[in-house]
Amino acid sequence: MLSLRGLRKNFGGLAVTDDVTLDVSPGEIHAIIGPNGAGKTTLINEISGVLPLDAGQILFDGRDVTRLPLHRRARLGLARSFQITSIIPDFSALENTALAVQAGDGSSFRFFRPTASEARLNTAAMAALDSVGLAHRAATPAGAMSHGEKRQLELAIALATQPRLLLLDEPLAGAGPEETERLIGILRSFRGRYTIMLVEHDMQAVFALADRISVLVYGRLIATGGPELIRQNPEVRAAYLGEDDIPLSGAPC
Ligand SMILES: Nc1ncnc2c1ncn2[C@@H]1O[C@H](COP(=O)(O)OP(=O)(O)OP(=O)(O)O)[C@@H](O)[C@H]1O
Repeated sequence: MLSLRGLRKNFGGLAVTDDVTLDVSPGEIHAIIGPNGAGKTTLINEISGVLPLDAGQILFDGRDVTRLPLHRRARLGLARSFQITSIIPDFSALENTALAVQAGDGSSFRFFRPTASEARLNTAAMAALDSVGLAHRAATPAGAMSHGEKRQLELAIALATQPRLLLLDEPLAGAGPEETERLIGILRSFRGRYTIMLVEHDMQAVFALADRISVLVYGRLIATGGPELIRQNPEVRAAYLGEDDIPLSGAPC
């Protein structure tokens, strides 16, 4: 589904992406982990088209997208989750999601739309809200939602564009324990339906969710594999030494 070939990016003299080569298979949940400043967000930015590469190639479904701008990649189904800041607080959950459906259609925003087209947008938006367990909150203004619900809404907005690959940058950030559990359940329900690449600091969640994990350290990929393989990899453990982050045994959540 996604092939990264020798990606390189320097900021000043610093290599923040250092010859990263990686394949993401259709339907898998692939987590990128690594200590602070390892280059995880930079990598997501390169894949989504926010940041140009210094060298390397990105293939999406066999097609070279390396030089395509963000919106062209999004049109092909390579979607990056929107941040909470892009949610319009006075708009309902349904309206926020319908806007994303419309953007995914390639049609421009219009305040006055024919009723039939509005019904179609709303049906697609409701389906996305339903996928993240928010159908019952469709009419609620986004600004009145809890932090966890906003995170769910972010996912619905990303799904509304009918992505084939979802790039999620810290989808659990700021969520409390109960919210985290709910979000993990939602992401787990996506398994097999969507291909997901996610950056996440919550190691318990990563080890519970991911089919495969890639570990970045100083911009270099030091390991890729299933949770058990990563848990036991001495280089990975050394990279996390003192941080106590890698769960020692099977993840409980
Ligand atoms: N626009 C930029 N200009 C210069 N340096 C940058 C820029 N963006 C990121 N960096 C540097 O690149 C390195 C990688 O940053 P990045 O945010 O990708 O790491 P990260 O693994 O996502 O970190 P964290 O886990 O703390 O979110 C860091 O040293 C950071 O300071």
